[in-house]
Amino acid sequence: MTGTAGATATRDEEAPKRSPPCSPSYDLTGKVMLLGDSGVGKTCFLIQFKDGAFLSGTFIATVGIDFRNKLVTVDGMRVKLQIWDTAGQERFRSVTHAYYRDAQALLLLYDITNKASFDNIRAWLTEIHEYAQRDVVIMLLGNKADMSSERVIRSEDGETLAREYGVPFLETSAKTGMNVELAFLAIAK
Ligand SMILES: Nc1nc2c(ncn2[C@@H]2O[C@H](COP(=O)(O)OP(=O)(O)OP(=O)(O)O)[C@@H](O)[C@H]2O)c(=O)[nH]1
Repeated sequence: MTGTAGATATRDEEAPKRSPPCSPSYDLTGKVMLLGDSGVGKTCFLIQFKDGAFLSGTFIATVGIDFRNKLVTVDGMRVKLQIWDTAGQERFRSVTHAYYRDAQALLLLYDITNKASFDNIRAWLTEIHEYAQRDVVIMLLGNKADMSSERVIRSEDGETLAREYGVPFLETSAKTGMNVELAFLAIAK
């Protein structure tokens, strides 16, 4: 787990009048959760956003839940995003359910090369409606868009499903970084 310092302290005796003793380095905070089947690329998506890097090679499934912070600027406001990376595997579901209600935004991922991950989106949305806040912001993401030769889910299919549930949709790539920042900034708004 990593964290971004939330506040910078000023020593009172040195500058009592010039600045407050504790001035936060951000204006707002927001909790975002990454959801979707195991292997769709949630951890890579988060690492790409946080560090601008892609972890290729061995796939290490997330155990339970993990989080990272990142500061972003939206409409001139500094927003500290606390991003929760959940395990997609069924056996961790009861652990992750407990965190849904604290999330203000959810990024729901499927893998454009994996039909089952797309078919399961409806089940994910049912879980979200059961456990998350009613006004949670949801965005559907078709990840691994760089793997065009292995694509089995057309962009139009993602768009149609998103429209049916009234949520925004983007295709992304945690490998190339395509639309990764855009997705986080869109939900941070
Ligand atoms: N080509 C390509 N591969 C990706 C992309 N995103 C993830 N991968 C690969 O897909 C595999 C799974 O990625 P993870 O990020 O670990 O998947 P996850 O959704 O976090 O999986 P769980 O932790 O089990 O829920 C890894 O081998 C990644 O290298 C992408 O956008 N493009």
